[in-house]
Amino acid sequence: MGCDGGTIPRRDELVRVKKKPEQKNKVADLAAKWKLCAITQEPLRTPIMGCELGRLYNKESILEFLIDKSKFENASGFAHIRGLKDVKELKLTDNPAYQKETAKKGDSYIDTQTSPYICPVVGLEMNGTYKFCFVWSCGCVMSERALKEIKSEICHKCGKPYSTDDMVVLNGTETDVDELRTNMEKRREQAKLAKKSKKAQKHKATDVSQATEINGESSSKQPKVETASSSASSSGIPSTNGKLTNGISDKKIKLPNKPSDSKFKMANGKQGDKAEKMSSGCVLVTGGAGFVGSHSVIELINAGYSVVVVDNFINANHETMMRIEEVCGTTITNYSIDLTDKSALQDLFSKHKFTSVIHTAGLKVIGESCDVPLLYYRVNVCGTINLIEVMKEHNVKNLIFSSSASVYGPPEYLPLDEKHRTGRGIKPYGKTKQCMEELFKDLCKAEQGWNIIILRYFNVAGAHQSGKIGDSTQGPPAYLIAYCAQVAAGKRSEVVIYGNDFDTHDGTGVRDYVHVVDLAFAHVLAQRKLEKECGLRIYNIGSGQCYSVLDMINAMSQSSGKQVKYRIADRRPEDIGSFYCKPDLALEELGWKATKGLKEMCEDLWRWQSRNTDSSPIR
Ligand SMILES: O=c1ccn([C@@H]2O[C@H](COP(=O)(O)OP(=O)(O)O[C@H]3O[C@H](CO)[C@H](O)[C@H](O)[C@H]3O)[C@@H](O)[C@H]2O)c(=O)[nH]1
Repeated sequence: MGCDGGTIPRRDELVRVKKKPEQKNKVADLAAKWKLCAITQEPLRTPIMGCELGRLYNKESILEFLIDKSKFENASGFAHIRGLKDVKELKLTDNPAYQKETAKKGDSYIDTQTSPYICPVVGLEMNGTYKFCFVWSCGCVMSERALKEIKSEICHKCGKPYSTDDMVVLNGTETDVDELRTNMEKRREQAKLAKKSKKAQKHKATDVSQATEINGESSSKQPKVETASSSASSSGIPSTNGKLTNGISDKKIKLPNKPSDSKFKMANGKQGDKAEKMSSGCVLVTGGAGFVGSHSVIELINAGYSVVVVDNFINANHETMMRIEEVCGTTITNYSIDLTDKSALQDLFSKHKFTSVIHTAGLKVIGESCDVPLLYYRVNVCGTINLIEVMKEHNVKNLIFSSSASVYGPPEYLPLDEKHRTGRGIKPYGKTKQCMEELFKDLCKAEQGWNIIILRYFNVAGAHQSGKIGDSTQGPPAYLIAYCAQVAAGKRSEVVIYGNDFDTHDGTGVRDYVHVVDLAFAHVLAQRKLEKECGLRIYNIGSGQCYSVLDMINAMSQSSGKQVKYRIADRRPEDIGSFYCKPDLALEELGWKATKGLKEMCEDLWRWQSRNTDSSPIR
C-alpha cells in the first residue's frame, strides 16, 4: 500500500537549483508596443502620435496626460512630453490587406502579424517584425529598409527635405532610445539657442532704435507702455488722434502690479503677489494664450482693461504670451491652470478680484470631437461648470462666453439670426457649446445678478496685423483658411476642396469669415455691455459676407503671391453648402460690426504664416 517501498525523489526536489528567469512573452510584448498606446495601454486608434523617443500614443491619451499628469502612475516615464509640441501626429499609410475584424477579437486574441499600416515605399507591414521610423519634421512613417533603398534626403511620402538626425526609430532598442534621447536634447538645445539669439537680435535692434531716438530724432516719444495708442501703433494697429481701430477713444492702460512672491506659480515663470489683488478689479481671460483669447487680450489691453490670463498651455504657447506683452508693451499676469482643476481656480479667484470673465478656453476641433466626445464634454462642459461654480463662490457674475455658430446645425433659413433653432444635426463640439448655452439660460432664469453674453463665432480667419500673433494650434489645421495659408507657404501640397456641386455661386461651400481682430474687439464691446447689467444676451459674430472655398483660395493666392494648388474631392459627410449670418443684433446692441474684409484677412494671415515657419518658436 502506499509508498512504503519508498518513492525515489527527483534531483530537482533535493537540490536547490537556480530558477530560470521568467520568460517574457515576446509576442505579447510586441503586440503591446505596436498596438497599444504607451501611456494608457489602450488600443491605438487614429490620430496616432509619436514622441521623440519613438513611442506610440493615442492623441486622446496625450491630451488627458497633459491635462492632469497626477492621474498617471507612470507619469515619470513620459516627463519628456511637456506639451503637444513634444509629440507629432503620425502620417501612416493604410494597409489595404488589413481587415479590421481580425484585430477586433478583444483581449483574448491579438494578431501581431497583420497591421493596419504599411511602409508606403516597400509595402512592409508595421507589425514589429521590421524596423520602422518617422521623420520628426513632417511625421511621415516608413520602414528602415525603404530609407536604405531610397537614400534620399527628401521624404518619399510628402516630398519635404529632412536630415538623418530628424529620424525617430519607432519602438527601438535601448541603444536606439539612448541615441534618440541625445537627438531630442540636441534638438531642444538648438531651439533654445535659436530663440535666445533671436531675442538678442531683437534687443539689439531696439537698443539701436532707442539710441537713435535719444540722439535727437524722436526723443519726445512716450514710453511704449503708457497709452493704448502707443502700443497700438507699435503693434501696427492704426491709431489716429488717440482713437482705436474701431473709432473708440483709448484710455491709459492700467498696468497690473508687479508680482513678487506667492504660492502661485505663474505660467510666465514669475511669482504672484498677494498685494497684487486689484481693488479696481480686472478681467480674467481663460484660454488667453489661444487664437481668439490672445487677440482678445490685446484688444482689451488696448481698450484700457487690466487682464489676467489662464491657459493650460497644452495647445497654446508660452511664446504667445511674450509676444502679446511685446505687442501691448506691458506685462500680463498669466497662470498655467486647467479649468478641470477646480481647486487651482479657487486659489486664483481668492488671489485676484475679477470683475468679469471672458471664457474662450476649450477644445475646438469638430472632427476630433467625434472621435473623443468624452474628452470634449469633460474639458468644455465640466471645465466651464467648475469655472461658473468658482465665479459664483466669489460673487463674480459677469461672463462672456465663446460659443460657436456650429450650435445652429444645418440652416433652416439664411442668413442665420439668433432666433434660429439650435442643437439639431450638430457634432459633439457644437453640442458642448449648446449644452453650456442652455446652462447659462437656466442659470440666469434661476439666479439673479448674472450677466452673460454668448458670442456665436462664425468662421474666424486672419491674424494680428503685427505678424506676431496668430493661430499657433499644434497639428494639421482644422479649418479651411489656415490650410490655404499652409499650402501657400509650401507646408502642404494642396487644398482638397470638399465638393463643388453645392448650390452656391461656384459650387463650392460658402461661409461667413470674420477677421480675428474684429472678433476680438467684439469682446471689448461685450465687456462694456456687461458693465451695464445686461442679463443674458446672445449675438452672432460674423461679417454677414459670403465667400466660397474657391474665393478663399484665390484671395490667399493673391495675398501670398503664390498659387494655392487645389483639387476637387467628394463632399464631407453632412457638410453644409451655405452658412452665413445676419450680424444686425450685434450692431444694434453692442455697436459691433466687422470692419476688415477678405483681403485684410488673407494679408494678415499670410504675414503671420510667412513669419512663423517650422523653425520659429511657434510651431
Ligand atoms: O480642407 C478643407 C477644409 C474645408 N473645406 C471647405 O471649406 C468650408 C469651410 O470649412 P471649415 O472646416 O473651415 O469650417 P466649417 O464651416 O465647417 O466649421 C467652422 O465653422 C464653424 C462655425 O460656423 C465652427 O466655428 C467650427 O469650429 C469651424 O471649424 C466648407 O465648405 C468645407 O467643406 C474644404 O473644401 N477643404
